Amino acid sequence: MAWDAEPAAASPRVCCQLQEDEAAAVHRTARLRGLCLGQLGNMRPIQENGELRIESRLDKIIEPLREKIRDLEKSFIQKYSPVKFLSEKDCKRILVTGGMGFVGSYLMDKLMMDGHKVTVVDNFFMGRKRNMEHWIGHENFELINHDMLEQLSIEVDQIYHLASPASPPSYMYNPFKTLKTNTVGTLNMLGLAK
Ligand SMILES: O=c1ccn([C@@H]2O[C@H](COP(=O)(O)OP(=O)(O)O[C@H]3OC[C@@H](O)[C@H](O)[C@H]3O)[C@@H](O)[C@H]2O)c(=O)[nH]1
Repeated sequence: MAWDAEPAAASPRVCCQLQEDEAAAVHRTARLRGLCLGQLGNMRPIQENGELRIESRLDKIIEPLREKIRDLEKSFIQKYSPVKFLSEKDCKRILVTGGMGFVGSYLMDKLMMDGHKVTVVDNFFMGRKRNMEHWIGHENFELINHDMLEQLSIEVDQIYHLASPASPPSYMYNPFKTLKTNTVGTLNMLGLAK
């Protein structure tokens, strides 16, 4: 047959065969559907019971966890010491270097409770996390891990420069670094204060 020849009309025998095949397919599909529906019908009560049992068991496990999360959220909200509200004019942005240390952490607490916005800069050399962790997440508080020997670019109204390895063991740990922190670090802070 030429490639562009019209397809021959289907003979009555072929048509009949096609109709039989179609009828058989429809019948098979209907049987399958019936079977599936029947099985689903049989399974539903078992499945529903199963789901109910699982759900009630999950609830028993999840409920205490939900309770714990609620408690944690409450303690998280309540954990800050009360801070004064200051008007925009009175509220200062204050930088405390070495604010994780002994002196700096007391100063930071006072400034925070007075209602100022406090940025602590510390290289975590000697400072203790527990000195400031009670302010983490507070909207007026910011902690920056920074070495005083590097330039710092920040806009503040006041600076308290307390970053220095002050206690004798840390002072002597690396004397050159100590000298540089006390000189170059202080110069950097003076540059920021200009
Ligand atoms: O280069 C540095 C060196 C130090 N620091 C930080 O500066 C802070 C210094 O705090 P320290 O507690 O060591 O020193 P402080 O001056 O606050 O208190 C110190 O002097 C008074 C004594 O009574 C205290 O016992 C002693 O710790 C630390 O948080 C340290 O990590 C820097 O950020 N950069």
